[in-house]
Amino acid sequence: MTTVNFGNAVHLAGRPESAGSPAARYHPVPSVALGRRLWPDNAITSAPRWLSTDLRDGNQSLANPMTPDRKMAMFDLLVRMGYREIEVGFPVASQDDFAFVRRLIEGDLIPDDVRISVLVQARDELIRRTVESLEGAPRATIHLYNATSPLFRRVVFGMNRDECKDLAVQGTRLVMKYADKLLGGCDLGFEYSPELFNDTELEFSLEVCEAVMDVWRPAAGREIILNFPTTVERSLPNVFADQIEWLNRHLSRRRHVCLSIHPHNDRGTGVASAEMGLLAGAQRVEGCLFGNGERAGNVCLVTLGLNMLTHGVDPGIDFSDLDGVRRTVEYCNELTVHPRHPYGGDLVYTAFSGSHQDAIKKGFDALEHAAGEAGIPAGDLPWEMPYLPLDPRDVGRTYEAVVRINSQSGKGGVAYIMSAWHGMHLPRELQIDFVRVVQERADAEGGEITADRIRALFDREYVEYALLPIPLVFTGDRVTVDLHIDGERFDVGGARSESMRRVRGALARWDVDVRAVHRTTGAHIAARDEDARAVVYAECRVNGRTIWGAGADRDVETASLSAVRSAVTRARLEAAPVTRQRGAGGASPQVGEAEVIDIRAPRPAAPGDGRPAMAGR
Ligand SMILES: CC(=O)SCCNC(=O)CCNC(=O)[C@H](O)C(C)(C)COP(=O)(O)OP(=O)(O)OC[C@H]1O[C@@H](n2cnc3c(N)ncnc32)[C@H](O)[C@@H]1OP(=O)(O)O
Ligand SMILES: CC(C)C(=O)C(=O)O
Repeated sequence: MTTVNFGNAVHLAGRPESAGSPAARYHPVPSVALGRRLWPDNAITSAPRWLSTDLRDGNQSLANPMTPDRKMAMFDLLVRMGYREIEVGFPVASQDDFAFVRRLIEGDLIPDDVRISVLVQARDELIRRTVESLEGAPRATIHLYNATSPLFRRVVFGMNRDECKDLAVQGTRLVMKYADKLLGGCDLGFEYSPELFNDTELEFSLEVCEAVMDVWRPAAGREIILNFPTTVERSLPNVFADQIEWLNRHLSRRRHVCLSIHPHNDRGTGVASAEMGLLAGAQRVEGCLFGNGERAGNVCLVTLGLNMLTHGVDPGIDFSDLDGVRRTVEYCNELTVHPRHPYGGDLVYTAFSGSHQDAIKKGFDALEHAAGEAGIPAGDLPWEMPYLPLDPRDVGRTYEAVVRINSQSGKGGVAYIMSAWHGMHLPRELQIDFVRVVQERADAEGGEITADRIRALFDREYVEYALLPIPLVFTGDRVTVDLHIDGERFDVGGARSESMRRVRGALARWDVDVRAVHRTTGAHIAARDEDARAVVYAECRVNGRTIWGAGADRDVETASLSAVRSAVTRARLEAAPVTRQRGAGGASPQVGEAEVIDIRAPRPAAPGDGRPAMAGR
């Protein structure tokens, strides 16, 4: 073995120098003399057999073990998701555990393709009672365990190797004896786990398993599950993989053995251990949904399954309503799932930061474009999306939350919100203009700005000017433009269809250049007024500055004129003061009335010029 040494030893403050680092008190798990290891060159190409131990290892680790109702909800969920091997409890642990197994059997609640299993220690009375719990079951597995590691042999059991092996052997005999007596007609499976396998001498684990197999006598149609737990995860995952490959090479009767693994997560590498264990020859994985379980948990079945899915391997488990799964798991365990939990956490499909949002927005645009070109739904195309390893829709999420806005966000994110939530595709220059408004707000307030709030900011900034006293008035299918610019009055009336051209021409005379009119059309536009089918963004050059306005309407012409009107009004308000020339007191015009404004004349500083109050602007 080649060792890697980065030479970064440090002295920890607070410890006497003579004590050195606490690292001196620990030692790594010895590496395995494997020769040429094969697992690094392997790939996972199909799903293993899964066993959920939520109702056993998961349940035994809870402060409040599941009530019968919570157990039932978990069982139903596991069945619905497609788990076919379910460890339903430790029947001798409590009356509740025993009763739950009885309820499943007597209530005929176990689907034909589901096999329940129960765990028991290698103790006579406990085995008898455990077997009793299964009476009447059409099929079931008894799972026997005893600790085999040197520490446990010495400290917990006070046994030598032979005594330890004998415990496993006697336990297996007792399972067979009581099953013969009580479980006639049951298709009985048997599983044995050398607990603390990862800390047990490899050849001793093998010796115990061989002795157990000598008793059970696996053969065609009589499999044995040998399950190898990292009861307390202590090694790097590659060391665990070496251990599994070593066993895979050395176990006898290999065809009749289902080589199973049961990783825990004490080092935070439970998933890596499981995956490398599979590369090394494991055929079955035991774990819990969202990684519940003793201490730092059992390996997370959700992460493992979806890791496979995102490699193009069908896990054989239904994750299509992952939020529903999470809610049930949270209810059953009375524990919340961390918002950063892979695949299932609240925040794992969400980007707050600008460059991530920009890339995601471009990714969605590219996907839509490719779908349009190919003439197929975007959901049928390969998923290639910056920063999102999984299509949120594949686990029942929507695209709405993939971007959320705060002070870390940029134009791409704001544009995404406007398009995904409100169906409005802002032109790039308008994105740049608008993000300043949003950023000012985010800086002023801190925290997140919701999609609705962003829309309100947009309307207030670019659309609501159209509601102010205006220079353009629409009456029926005619338009009237009534502007005073540089003291000259321009008035045009005409057909609506001609209006944009006429307005452009009119405004150009006064150095208002309507440069471009961009539009978003389509039934999906979630404009404020539900009837709106078009949103138009007008880019105008006024007094040497680019000013944007927007308008929404059922009718594109009307929306376009509204957009120009907003832009001109904004220009008036932002760059050049106003001279009101209409009605005493400057009252708002009625529908159909034209207001006369001069976009170049000086604007009085007094409040009440018609601009809506905008806190914080
Ligand atoms: C890694 C795992 O997750 S293993 C599963 C662990 N799960 C549980 O323990 C939950 C259910 N357990 C229980 O409810 C209880 O421990 C019971 C009912 C099984 C036993 O309770 P008690 O009889 O009071 O025993 P308790 O658990 O305190 O003592 C353990 C005894 O069993 C022995 N023991 C522990 N594990 C095993 C085993 N696998 N096989 C045989 N004996 C064992 C211990 O050496 C100890 O023996 P001692 O009393 O001679 O020192
Ligand atoms: C009983 C065994 C499989 C166990 O739960 C463990 O070792 O973690």
